[in-house]
Amino acid sequence: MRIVGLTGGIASGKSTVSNLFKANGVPVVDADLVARDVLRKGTGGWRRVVKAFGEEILQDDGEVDRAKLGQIVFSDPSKRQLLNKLLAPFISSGIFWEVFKLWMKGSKVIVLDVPLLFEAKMDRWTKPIIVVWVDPETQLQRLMKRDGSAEEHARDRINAQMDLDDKRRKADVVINNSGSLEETKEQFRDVLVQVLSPLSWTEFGLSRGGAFAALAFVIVGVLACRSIYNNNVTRS
Ligand SMILES: CC(C)(COP(=O)(O)OP(=O)(O)OC[C@H]1O[C@@H](n2cnc3c(N)ncnc32)[C@H](O)[C@@H]1O)[C@@H](O)C(=O)NCCC(=O)NCCS
Ligand SMILES: Nc1ncnc2c1ncn2[C@@H]1O[C@H](COP(=O)(O)OP(=O)(O)OP(=O)(O)O)[C@@H](O)[C@H]1O
Repeated sequence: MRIVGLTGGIASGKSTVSNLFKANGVPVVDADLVARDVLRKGTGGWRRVVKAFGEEILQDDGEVDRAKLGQIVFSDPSKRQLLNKLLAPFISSGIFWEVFKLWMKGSKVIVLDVPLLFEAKMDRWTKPIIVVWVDPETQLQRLMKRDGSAEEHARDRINAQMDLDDKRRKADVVINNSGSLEETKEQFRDVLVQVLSPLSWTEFGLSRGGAFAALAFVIVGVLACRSIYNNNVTRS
C-alpha cells in the first residue's frame, strides 16, 4: 500500500487538492474530520478536553464550541500544546483505523490529508509527501475570506503552524496553489500520474494483495515441504 502524505498550511488548499484526488477515485483520510469525531460530545477526547478547559467551552447542547476553543488555543501556545497533547492519541488511532479500513478494502494508494503531518511527525509513514504551498499574502486573504475572520485571528492561526516555506523544503512534491484553480488542476495532473505509478515491491508487500500473496507463498511452501518429507518417510 502506498500512503501519500498531503499537507500544507491553513487555507493553503489541502482540501481543494484532496477533492481532486477523490474525484479521481483515490481515497483520502482527512485528519480534520477525524479530529472532529474525537471531540464529539461524550467521547473520550471530549471528556479530557472538558476536564482540562472547563465547561465554559461548551455550547448549550453540550458539544464543544469550536470557535471559542479555537480562539483560546490559537492565541496561547501553551493551551494549544495542551489540546494537542490531549487529543493526539485519539487522532492517531482514528487515522490508523481509517487507514486499516481502506487496507481491508484492498486500496493500493491512499492519501493522508494531515495539516500537522510534520509537526506530529507522521511524515515518516508517508511517501511521497505533497505540500500544497501558497504565498503568504494569498493565504491570509483566503483564510480571512473563507472563515470571515479578522486579520489578527487569521494571523494567529497561520503562526500556530510550522512555516510553510519550511514545509515546502521538506516536500517530495510541491503544488503551488497561489494562482487560479485551473493552474492548480494542471499541476495536479502530473502529480496524479506520479501518485498512481506502479507500486514498489515494499509498497506491494504492505498492501492487502501483497499480504495475501505472502501468506499463499508460505502455505504452498509448507505444503511442499510436508509432501517432500512424507515421500522420504514412505521410501525409507
Ligand atoms: C481548535 C479547534 C476546536 C478549532 O476548530 P475549527 O472548527 O475552528 O477549525 P478546524 O478544526 O476546521 O481546523 C482548521 C485548520 O486549523 C488548523 N489547526 C487545527 N488544529 C490545529 C493545531 N492544534 N495547531 C495548528 N493548527 C491547527 C489546521 O490547518 C486545520 O485544517 C480544532 O481545530 C481542534 O480541535 N484542533 C486540535 C486537533 C488538531 O490538532 N487538528 C488538526 C488535525 S492534524
Ligand atoms: N486556487 C485557488 N483559487 C482561489 N481560491 C482558492 C484556491 N484554492 C483554494 N481556494 C479557496 O481558499 C480557501 C482555502 O482552501 P482549502 O479549504 O482547500 O484549504 P485547506 O488547506 O484545506 O484549509 P484548512 O487548513 O483550513 O483545512 C477555500 O475557501 C478555497 O475555496
